[in-house]
Amino acid sequence: MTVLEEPNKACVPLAEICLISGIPEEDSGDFRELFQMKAFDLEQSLQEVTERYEREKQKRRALHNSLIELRGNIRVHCRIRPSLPFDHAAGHSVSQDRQRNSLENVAYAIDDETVLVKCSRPGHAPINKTFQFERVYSATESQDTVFADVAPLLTSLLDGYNVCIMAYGQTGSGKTYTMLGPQLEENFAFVSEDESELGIIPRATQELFRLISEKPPGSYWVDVSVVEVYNNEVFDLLAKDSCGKVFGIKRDVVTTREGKSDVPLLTYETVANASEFLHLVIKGLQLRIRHPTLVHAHSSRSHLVVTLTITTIVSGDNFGTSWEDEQINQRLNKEVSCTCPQKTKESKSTSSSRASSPAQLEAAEKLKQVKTRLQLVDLAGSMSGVTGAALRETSFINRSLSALADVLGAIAEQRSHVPYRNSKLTHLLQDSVGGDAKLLVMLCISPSQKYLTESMQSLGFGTRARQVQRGQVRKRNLTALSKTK
Ligand SMILES: Nc1ncnc2c1ncn2[C@@H]1O[C@H](COP(=O)(O)OP(=O)(O)OP(=O)(O)O)[C@@H](O)[C@H]1O
Repeated sequence: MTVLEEPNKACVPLAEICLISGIPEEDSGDFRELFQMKAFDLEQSLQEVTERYEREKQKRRALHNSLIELRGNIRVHCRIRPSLPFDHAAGHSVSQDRQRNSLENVAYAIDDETVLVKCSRPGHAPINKTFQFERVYSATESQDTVFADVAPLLTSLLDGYNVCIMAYGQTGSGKTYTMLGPQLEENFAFVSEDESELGIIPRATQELFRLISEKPPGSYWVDVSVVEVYNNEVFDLLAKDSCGKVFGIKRDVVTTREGKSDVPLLTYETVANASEFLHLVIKGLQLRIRHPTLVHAHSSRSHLVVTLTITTIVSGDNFGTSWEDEQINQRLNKEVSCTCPQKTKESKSTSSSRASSPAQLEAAEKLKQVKTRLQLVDLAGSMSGVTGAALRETSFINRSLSALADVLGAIAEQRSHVPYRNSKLTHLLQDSVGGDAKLLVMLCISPSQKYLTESMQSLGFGTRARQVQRGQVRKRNLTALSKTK
């Protein structure tokens, strides 16, 4: 249907156009036909241009992604959450006028790559600032849409890349919602009835196990660890007491001889499917520190790091031809025996019991294990204006977040020393942030004027993160398995 045919459109009636243009009434039928044809042509060419634009945009995105991979850039997506009832809660000593202003929305997604922020200060002319990211989500965009952009990273994981997805933003900006889903009151169950509300962590695990189910059986297994960093201490949220009850045990972060970060004695649990994983994570999350803040009632006051380690069995024939690959193999095999002794023992005994002939024995010896890692991080929210008991907690959070910014700054400037060890958070995430992982930062932003300073800080962090070039992201060699797909 063309614009002219639409009955309720507020447009100038055709009779009036004829009158204005001096077209005799008897010719108005021809004129209508001509006009409709023209409108139809215009609509068609508009559609063609739109389609061409979309195709070009896809191409540009694909090229941009390749460039990101070549330069080892950090991908940054930005999500602006909707206004929520707690945004309207009265501030302490704020006047009604200021309160009304503070509720105004000032952060918008003007397209799917640009955030516009209206900055206004009393006595100053308002300024509009724009920020570009790989992807920008408006307040109406769903968990489905957010995950659709993240899903390709999971394919990369099984192709041999390490992947890290990290939510960054001020308190109450939607990090936990984006990573886990809406928090239900009791027991920190985030699995709501409505699956469409699930966040990146449960979805990523479902997708990972779906991808694994398409591979040859027994060629992959998944181990999980859940860690929180609270007041600059690392706690193992899957550690169990002698009765098998989980409780957070303090752990250390160390640097291995190969220069990687490691958490000795960290608990790893092997999971066979997404529901086993969720069960474990929910148990661990019940221990996570949450307190009410000035912004909302269920604020996470610790950084959460959920790690899925995917071990792949690869035939040695086609694996690791270079010296570097060989070093990685040796290290990975050593790591597997440290972190998953049970599984390693199992796989060794199975292969030796099956390998009854020299040929079989040789084949079994050629099997190697390659590990890739998916790290899912829900950072604690930065905050200002805190006093009293929460001050210590908040200053630890703020310090660890500035340590993260310092690390990115040092990598960006290619300084010889990167201060990973200035905070447990950066030490723990060293291999994902500075190493060879595909890293996606999900910036979370509150839309209202009330949080303008914090939103600008987060947007600034995201902008700096995008500029970091870490060198080409390295892939573990999984040639043999890819061939058997
Ligand atoms: N996109 C969204 N749509 C609907 N509700 C949302 C959205 N983002 C956040 N919320 C809601 O806003 C509240 C605060 O969100 P959330 O707990 O995710 O914030 P946070 O950034 O993790 O905060 P903190 O750092 O304090 O833990 C929650 O009730 C959450 O359900």
